[in-house]
Amino acid sequence: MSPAPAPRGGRCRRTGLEQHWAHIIEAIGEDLSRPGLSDTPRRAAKAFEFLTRGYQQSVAEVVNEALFPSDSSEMVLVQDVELYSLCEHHLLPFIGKCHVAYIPTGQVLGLSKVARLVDVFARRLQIQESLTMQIAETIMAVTQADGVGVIIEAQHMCMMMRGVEKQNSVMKTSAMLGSFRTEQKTRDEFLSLLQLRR
Ligand SMILES: Nc1nc2c(ncn2[C@@H]2O[C@H](COP(=O)(O)OP(=O)(O)OP(=O)(O)O)[C@@H](O)[C@H]2O)c(=O)[nH]1
Ligand SMILES: [Zn+2]
Repeated sequence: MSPAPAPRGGRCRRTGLEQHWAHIIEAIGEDLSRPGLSDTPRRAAKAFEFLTRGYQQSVAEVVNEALFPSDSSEMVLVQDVELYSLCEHHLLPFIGKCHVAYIPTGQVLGLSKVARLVDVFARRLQIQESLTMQIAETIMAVTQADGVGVIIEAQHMCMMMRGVEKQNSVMKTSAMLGSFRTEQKTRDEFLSLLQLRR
């Protein structure tokens, strides 16, 4: 379901990243010894480690058993979860919002864990379609829900800062599982709840 974790961890990973950033800075023709840049490989390595920290996380550790018994079988929607990811083609950010809904079957997931699970997968190299599906499949597996719907709306820096240079296009992707796929009324409820805020 999720991409394999990075093979290297800890100090080895950080040192490798630092060396590579130093090479990249030199390769673009910059002077690594000038004061403004001398500490940049270390900072960039630290930043990149943060931006890809999803590879170091597991779903079980993030959920931390925060599943609570509930009689409700009504839709739970967590809307407008901020999303920061990196496109796997250009290593440039894509930024937007993720909306996650599910129908519980006896247990609900701790609210913050929904947002944390979004980050587990967003903080990796991704394309938006796979990210959307990975989040949906994980929420389904963790909650044993009757159905899950995930929508991501995002803008891709690789389309804005370079390439085709379109500033206003938004990519919208959805993943509908279980009753969200089979029941029109469930999908309609999800979409109408989302539209309340528009
Ligand atoms: N489907 C999808 N495509 C993406 C995503 N992020 C980036 N891309 C696209 O990946 C494609 C890579 O195309 P290539 O022709 O190999 O690369 P490129 O020469 O840099 O392409 P341009 O961006 O058109 O300049 C581009 O069309 C990007 O817009 C994503 O999340 N989903
Ligand atoms: Zn890209």
